[in-house]
Amino acid sequence: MGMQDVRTLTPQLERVKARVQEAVNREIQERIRTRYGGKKLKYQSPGPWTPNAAFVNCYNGPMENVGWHSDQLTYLGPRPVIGSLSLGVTREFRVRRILPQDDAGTSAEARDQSNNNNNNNDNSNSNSNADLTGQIAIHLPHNSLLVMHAEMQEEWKHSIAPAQAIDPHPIAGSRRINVTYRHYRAAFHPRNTPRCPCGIPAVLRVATKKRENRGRYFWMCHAGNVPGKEACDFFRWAEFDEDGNPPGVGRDGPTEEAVDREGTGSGEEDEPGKPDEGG
Ligand SMILES: O=C(O)CCC(=O)C(=O)O
Ligand SMILES: [Fe+2]
Repeated sequence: MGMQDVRTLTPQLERVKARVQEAVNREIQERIRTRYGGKKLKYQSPGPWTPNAAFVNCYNGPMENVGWHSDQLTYLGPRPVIGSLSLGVTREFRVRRILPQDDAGTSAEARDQSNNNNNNNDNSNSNSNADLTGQIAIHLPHNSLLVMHAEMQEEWKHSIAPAQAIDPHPIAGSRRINVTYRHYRAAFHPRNTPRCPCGIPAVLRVATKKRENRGRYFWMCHAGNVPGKEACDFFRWAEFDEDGNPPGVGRDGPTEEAVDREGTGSGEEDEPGKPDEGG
């Protein structure tokens, strides 16, 4: 998957966007009420979710798949919500919790403890749905909407597994099309985010490995993910306010138009080799 082909939303995708937006906002409110104890997560964007970009993937046949990953936070900011529409052939979406290294081999209870800052009770519930490897499989039929809530990209990984066999769809044949609606935050446009000495915008990540740093955000050199570029050792902890904005971004901060005018550009990373999280 790359970002070579960036276009404006078609009129049809605009119409669909309005419906996805309505449904996702309803789900966010429901989740805040029933899972987050009545209040949004720390760093989650306040107010209605308003997608301004969509990624489209086509899985042309049962073998095409996407490996385990989390979607990059770099342009979305912390705690992003993503609305994911499925069309055509039903495929299996798998999710699993990111297991912190220093918790490996400890009890599920200890892991739950480490995720308590969310106030949610997902941990034990979802574990009961998981198989022995901790994976949860969700079937995504034609015309279904999957909501990846605010904790998803930072505490879980997801994948689309290759399929042994599929039921052909009357229109799509053996294909599945996935449209993920996302909100690119103006404050996270590359012109507003740290640049490392090697000259390209840094990527935003969250620490998951060391217990003492878990949940902290940091910027690091992106060159390691760019073919032919050598990574430098740029690293900087990131601080955000309650709503997930970097310091200095308020009402006078970058506008939404700033994001809409320019290509967004992103990439996914597949189990990236992550250097030590900066002590
Ligand atoms: O096809 C899907 O449902 C998920 C695709 C995905 O994970 C992505 O585009 O980042
Ligand atoms: Fe993804």
